[in-house]
Amino acid sequence: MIQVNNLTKTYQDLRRGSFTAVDHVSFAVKPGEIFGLLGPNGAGKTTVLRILSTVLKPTHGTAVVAGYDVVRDAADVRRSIGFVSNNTATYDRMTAWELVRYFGRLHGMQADSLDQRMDALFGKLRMDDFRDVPCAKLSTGMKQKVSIARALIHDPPVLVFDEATLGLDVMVARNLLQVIRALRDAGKCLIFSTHIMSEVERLCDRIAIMYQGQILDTGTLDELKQRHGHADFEEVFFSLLSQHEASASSEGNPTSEALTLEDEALSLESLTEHAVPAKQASPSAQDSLV
Ligand SMILES: Nc1ncnc2c1ncn2[C@@H]1O[C@H](COP(=O)(O)OP(=O)(O)OP(=O)(O)O)[C@@H](O)[C@H]1O
Repeated sequence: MIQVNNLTKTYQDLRRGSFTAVDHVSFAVKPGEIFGLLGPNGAGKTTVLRILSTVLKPTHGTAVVAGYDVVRDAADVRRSIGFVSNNTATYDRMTAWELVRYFGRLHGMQADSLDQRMDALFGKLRMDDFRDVPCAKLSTGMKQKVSIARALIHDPPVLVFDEATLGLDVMVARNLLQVIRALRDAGKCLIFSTHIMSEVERLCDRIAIMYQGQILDTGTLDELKQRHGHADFEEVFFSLLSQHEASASSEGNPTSEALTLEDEALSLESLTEHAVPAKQASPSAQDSLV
């Protein structure tokens, strides 16, 4: 459903000159799978996801989403994908209902089937209490639900969640993770990008650890722990990053921004913060959203 091969993105930056934010990244995601992209700030996760959603063009490599090439068939890719981030804009003067309906119409949905789908979606996401409230008056969690409904309205087979729990309280973040599990169980293909280790541990079927533009390893939680000889996922993560730094410096090739693990300690600390509650999906969340 998603096939990424040797994806590379180089930015031209005034400060850094030519800067490779994504460096020969390859992975595949199947329907009915949650694929986690885990990495600290600046690892290149958002850049990969922006290429997948056709907002950015790759410098090299290819990405195919639901059978469509992100460069050649960009309009088809956009029809096949829903994107949720922590900063998807809502329009203050539109109500939750109006905004989601507006995006349904933009996707070319007919009024009657659109209204039926919206009724079902607002029910599943428990949005009925605020459906007629202007977005300006919604809480962060309510706005996030509007963003999710907006991403789901056209029933895309592929969904991308980019740091989607950032800024959400524990209850709302937990609810979002339940929604994501329900989507997986409905056969959707999902990418979940985060810098929070506990989220990928609890949610993702397979995990790619990304650092300084590269995927350092990919596997299930158990495969990664076994391969790297640690029972603790945090140890797996930090040992991979240390190995990467050691091999970069032994090749006389300082890591791309000349930052070391120590320099990045602050941002890495956040990887173990913001723990989300233990794995638990309510029966209603496990209902299909489609
Ligand atoms: N438009 C741009 N021009 C130049 N550099 C950029 C641009 N966008 C991103 N970058 C750089 O690319 C690198 C990867 O950024 P990206 O946002 O993809 O990482 P990320 O893993 O999503 O991090 P975060 O969690 O902080 O969003 C960073 O060093 C960032 O500064």
